Amino acid sequence: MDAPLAVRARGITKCFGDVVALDGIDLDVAPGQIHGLVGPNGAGKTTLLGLLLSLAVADEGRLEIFGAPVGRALAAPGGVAGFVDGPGLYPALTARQNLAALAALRGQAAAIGDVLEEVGLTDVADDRVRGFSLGMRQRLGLAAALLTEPRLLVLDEPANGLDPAGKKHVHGVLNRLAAGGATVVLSSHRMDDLEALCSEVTILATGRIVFTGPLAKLSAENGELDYRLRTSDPAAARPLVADAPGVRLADRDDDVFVVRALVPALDELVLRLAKDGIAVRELAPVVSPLEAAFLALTEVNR
Ligand SMILES: Nc1ncnc2c1ncn2[C@@H]1O[C@H](COP(=O)(O)OP(=O)(O)OP(=O)(O)O)[C@@H](O)[C@H]1O
Repeated sequence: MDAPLAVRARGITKCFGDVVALDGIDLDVAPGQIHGLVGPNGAGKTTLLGLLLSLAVADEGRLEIFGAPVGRALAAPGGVAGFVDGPGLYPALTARQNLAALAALRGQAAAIGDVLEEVGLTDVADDRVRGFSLGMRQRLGLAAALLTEPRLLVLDEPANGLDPAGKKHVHGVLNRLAAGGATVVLSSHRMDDLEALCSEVTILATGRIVFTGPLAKLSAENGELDYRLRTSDPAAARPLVADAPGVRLADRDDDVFVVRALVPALDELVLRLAKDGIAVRELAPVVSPLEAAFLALTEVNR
């Protein structure tokens, strides 16, 4: 028999008064995936993550984690852990004391030193959390979640407040967890983070899923993109760009063209330019495929 999905949601609806935060969500997340949730403000990301953490209960639908109804797996070793709206921490306690308090609440023996090291907080382990930056709090929240060695880690904007080195560190932690078989579901507004980290993404807009699946599928479905094209001879390149089949000149700024095309048409253009002795010095999407899809898909759902 196949292993159960890490997350299986069918027809999940959640309302707050008149506000429909989630509207019939169907979602599958396979074990060992890092799955990204993205969507405009108010799309329902935090609400969905909160349901996974059993912080709230859906009004309708069925939500299973590793084949069991949500709730059963929470806080058990090897179960579900994470946070939404920032980690809950005791500001008057040190980082180490915070983790010890959590472990005591759960009646667990925990490798506190190990998780502090894993998230890069060993040097400040005995400092009070009151003085921690947002990025340090996020890391401590991650450490608190790691204490239970969860099979499913649920994180709302985990990269919030992290500097580039901190982000790289946290990405490393999440990649190692996933490589070890754990599943991570996280939300982010940073498309570059999601592209660097996630194999699959779900795009939410006003409580509905407008895309879910592998990033590669999103790029393929997205079709034409805008690319910046800089060459060694803009004047000579211009007529070739203008006449290239399947290529539309969307804009031109001094020596940089913005062209809209599918990849095969771009390939043809690059070869044509080279044939005329014109070098391509830059050719890159103006926005990433995920960002382009996000804008296109959420625009029509606003
Ligand atoms: N406890 C609550 N009481 C009332 N309304 C709520 C509550 N929680 C969420 N909502 C509403 O549900 C909708 C979805 O909110 P949610 O926080 O899940 O969105 P989000 O995608 O996480 O947004 P953001 O990117 O701004 O964090 C919003 O309209 C929000 O105002």
